[in-house]
Amino acid sequence: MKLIFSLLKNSRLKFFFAIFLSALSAVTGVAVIAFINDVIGKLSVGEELSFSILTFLLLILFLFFLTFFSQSLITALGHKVVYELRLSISRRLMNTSVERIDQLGQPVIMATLTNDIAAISKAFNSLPFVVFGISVIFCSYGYLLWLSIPFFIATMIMSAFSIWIGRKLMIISRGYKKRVRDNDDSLYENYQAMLQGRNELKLSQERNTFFYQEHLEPTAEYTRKLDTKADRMIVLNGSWINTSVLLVIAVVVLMHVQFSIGTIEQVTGYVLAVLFLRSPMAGFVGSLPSLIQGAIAFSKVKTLALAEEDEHQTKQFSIAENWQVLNLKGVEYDYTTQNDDIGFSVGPIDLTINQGELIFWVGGNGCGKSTCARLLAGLYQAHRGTIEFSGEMINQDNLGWYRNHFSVVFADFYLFKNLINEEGKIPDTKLVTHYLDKLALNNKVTVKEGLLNTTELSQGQRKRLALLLAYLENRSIIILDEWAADQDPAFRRTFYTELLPELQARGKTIIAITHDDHYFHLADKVYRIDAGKIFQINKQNQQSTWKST
Ligand SMILES: Nc1ncnc2c1ncn2[C@@H]1O[C@H](COP(=O)(O)OP(=O)(O)OP(=O)(O)O)[C@@H](O)[C@H]1O
Repeated sequence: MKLIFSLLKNSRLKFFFAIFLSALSAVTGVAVIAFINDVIGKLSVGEELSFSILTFLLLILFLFFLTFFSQSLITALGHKVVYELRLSISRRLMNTSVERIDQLGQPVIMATLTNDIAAISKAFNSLPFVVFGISVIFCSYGYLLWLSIPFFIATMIMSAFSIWIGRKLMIISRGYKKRVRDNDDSLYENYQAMLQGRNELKLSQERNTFFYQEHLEPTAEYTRKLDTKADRMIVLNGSWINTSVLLVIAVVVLMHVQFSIGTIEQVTGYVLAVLFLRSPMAGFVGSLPSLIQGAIAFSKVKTLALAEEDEHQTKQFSIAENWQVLNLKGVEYDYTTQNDDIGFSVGPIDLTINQGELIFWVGGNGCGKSTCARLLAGLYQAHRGTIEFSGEMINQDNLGWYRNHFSVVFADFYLFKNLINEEGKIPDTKLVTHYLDKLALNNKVTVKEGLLNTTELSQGQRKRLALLLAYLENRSIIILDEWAADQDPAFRRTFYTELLPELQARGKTIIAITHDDHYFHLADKVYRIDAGKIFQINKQNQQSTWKST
C-alpha cells in the first residue's frame, strides 16, 4: 500500500475514482448473484420470468461496462506511474554525484534500471486484479452477512484462519524473493564481466570454464533455488485459499444438514456467492507475488540513496568569462574501502591556476592524477579544504555553475553521438568540419545535423572525437587525462605542438595529464603527483628539483 500511495502522489484523485468504479462493479457483480438466487427461488414456485430476464440483461451490460471502465482506468494509471517512475529514477540518477555512482557500481544500477523498474511496473499492472478482487471480497462478505448471520460468523472464523496462514506463507516467500533480488546484483556483475570480458573469455577456454562454473552458474543456481522456494510458498498459498473457499461451502452445508441452520434458499445463495468469489479471489492471490516483488524493488531503489529530483538539470548558468584565478587550498579526498575504512587519500592540495595557463600533471600509475582531475572539475567533492574560483568559494549552491566551466576527456570517457555547442544546440557544420580536419578525422567520420555517423572507431580516433566534443562545448578549462597516450607519434606531436598552443591562444586553460616528458618544455607549469600529493617541478632547474607548492 505504501508503494502504491507514494507512487500515485500525482494521481490520487483518479485512483480513488477508479477504486470507486471498481467497488461499484463489484457491488453490481454481487447484485447479479443475488438476482440469480432470487430467480431460482421464483422458478421453484413457477413465477413469470420475462421482466426478470430484461433486468438481468441490463444488469450484466452495466456490469460489463463498469468493469471495463474501472479496470482500464487503473491500467492507464499504472502505466502512467511506471512512466513517471522511469523518468524520476533517471533524473535522480543524473542528479546523483559521480562518487555515489562509482561507489554503487554499474551492475547495481543496471539491476535497478531494468529489474526493479520492471518489477514495480508488473506490480502496477496487477493493480486492476487487486482492486477488483478486494472490492468483490468486501461486497460478497456484505451479501453473505445479509444472507445469514450464523453462516457469516463461521465464514469469518475460517477466513481469519486462512488469512493468517496465507500471510505467514507470503512472509516466507517475501524473504526468499528479497534474497533473490540481492543476488541479482551479482548476476548483473557476471553479465557485465561476460560482455566486457568477451575477448578474454573467448581466448582462454580455462578462464571461460572457470568463469562459467565458479561464478555464473553458482549465482544463477542460487537464484533458481530461492525462486523455486518462494514460488512454492506462493503456489501453496493459492491452493490453500482455493481449498479454504471450498471448505466454507462444506461447513455451510454441514451446518444446515446437521444442525438445521438456515433455509435451503440461504444455503443455495451462500454456495453461489462463495463460488462467485473464487475467481476474483484467485486473481487477487495470484497478483500477490507481483506486489511483493514490486515492494522489494521499491525498497531496493531506496537503498541506492540516489539524489532527490530537482530542477537544476535545466538551469542555464551564466559563465564567468574572466575568472582569472582558480585556487585550491588544503583540498583532501579519502577513498573508503569496502569495510568503510579509509583507503587511498589525496591531498592536501594547494594549487593556483591562472586563466590561460597550459599545465601538465605527471606521475606514476595510481598516484592520484585522475582523482585530482575529478576534484578539480567538481565531480568529486573535497572532504576537507576549499576551492575558490573567480572570487567565489565553491559550495553546494554554486557547484553546478563551477562545473560548467570545465570540459574533461577522461581515460574512460563516453562518446555521445550527438554534437552540441555551448548553448546545447546543433553546432555550425563549418566549425565541425574545421575541427574534423584538425583532428585528421575528415575521411573517417561524417556529421549530419549534429549527429556523428559512427563512433565505431579505433581508440585513438575515438579519443580525437572526444576532443572534438570538448572543442565544441567551448568551455574555459579543458582537462585531458592522458589524451595523447593512444595517439600515434606524428599526431602526438601535432597535439603538443599545434592543438594545445592553439587552444591556449584562444584563451583556454588546459590541464593535461601526461607521461610525455619530451614536451614538458611547452607547458607553463609542470606538476608531479606522488602518492596523492602534488609538487611543482621547477622548470628552470633542469635537475628536476621538486618544489612543494
Ligand atoms: N573507485 C575507487 N575506490 C577506491 N579507491 C580508488 C578508486 N579509484 C581509485 N582508487 C585509489 O586511488 C588511487 C589513485 O587512483 P587514480 O585513478 O587517481 O590514479 P591515476 O594517477 O590516475 O592512475 P593511472 O595513471 O593508472 O590512471 C589508486 O591507486 C587507488 O588506490
